[in-house]
Amino acid sequence: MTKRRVGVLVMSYGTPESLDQVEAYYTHIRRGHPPTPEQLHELTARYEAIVGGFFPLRENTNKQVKGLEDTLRAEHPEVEFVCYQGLKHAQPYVEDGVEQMVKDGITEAVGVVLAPHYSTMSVGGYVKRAKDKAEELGLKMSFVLDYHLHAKLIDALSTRVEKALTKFNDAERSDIRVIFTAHSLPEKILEMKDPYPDQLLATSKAIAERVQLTNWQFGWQSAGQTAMPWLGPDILDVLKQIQKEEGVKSVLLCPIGFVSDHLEVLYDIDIEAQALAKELGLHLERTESLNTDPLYMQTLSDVVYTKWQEESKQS
Ligand SMILES: CC1=C(CCC(=O)O)c2cc3nc(cc4[nH]c(cc5[nH]c(cc1n2)c(C)c5CCC(=O)O)c(CCC(=O)O)c4C)C(CCC(=O)O)=C3C
Ligand SMILES: [Fe+2]
Repeated sequence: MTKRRVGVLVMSYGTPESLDQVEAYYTHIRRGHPPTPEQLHELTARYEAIVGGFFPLRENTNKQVKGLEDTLRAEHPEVEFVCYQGLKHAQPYVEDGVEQMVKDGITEAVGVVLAPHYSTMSVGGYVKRAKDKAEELGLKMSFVLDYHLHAKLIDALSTRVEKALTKFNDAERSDIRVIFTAHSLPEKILEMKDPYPDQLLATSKAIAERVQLTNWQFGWQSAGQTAMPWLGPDILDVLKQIQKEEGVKSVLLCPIGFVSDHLEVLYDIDIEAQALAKELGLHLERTESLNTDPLYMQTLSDVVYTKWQEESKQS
């Protein structure tokens, strides 16, 4: 008997593959409007600061996709899962991934995003683009929308928090403020009753319960520089406020909205927030990114397989 072949479209925001691709990438993010020279310089400088000419970011995503395919095949040898990438702002685009599946003769597929929390502006956008292309090409496709409370995800994140807490010395350990963070979004998502903020709080609470944290809060990071208001408080303001008004001296940042070492982690936290912490005399640490943690790979494998089974039963 031949194995059933199932396509898996693994979607993510996308990151340039080299410094000379930053302009095209930024232009795509800005819906075809090229950035001003200042904006381009600013973004390029952030990438330069973390990579120093070598670009590991796309490799992180490639490894996650390979890790998911290996995990799916190991856990479900009766099915031949084949993973494809679909990126929001870089090649291969979401539509390219769908097209490649169809070219390869795939007739059923599941889509999943490398971001655990659903927002109409992030995951919703990826899913819409994939759905439109799949419908156009007649590919049967279903989608995982979120997995922010999956037991293995909480397990992986809690372990990281526990590990990072050991970086503080005994005197500090009695009073460490843990701040869970995620990418800010324009405030207008609140009017749309977007589940993003609640899902992020739910993940934070689940980890806090597991690790028995009492001293924690949530903060937004990496907000865009636009005229419209973005969700706050921003973690940079939080750091200033808790140092000045609450006398906090030790902080652990846990970026639950990012599943691998992205610009927002390696620059916005490790360089920008770290510089501010130094200025404020704070001891700041952050949790390690999930990257290819087997527990994260199993989380993705689980949600993809479950979605595929649900879909198979209905038809
Ligand atoms: C919710 C959310 C996530 C998390 C969920 C998810 O992962 O989807 C996320 C992830 C990411 N965002 C990334 C990069 C960027 N995002 C930008 C701009 C924007 N992000 C937005 C939202 C999000 N972004 C929004 C509403 C904008 C405004 C323009 C727009 O509507 O799109 C800009 C422009 C300059 C700037 O504003 O800094 C850059 C360079 C990278 C890759 C970095 C790397 O290379 O490692 C990753 C993983
Ligand atoms: Fe972004």
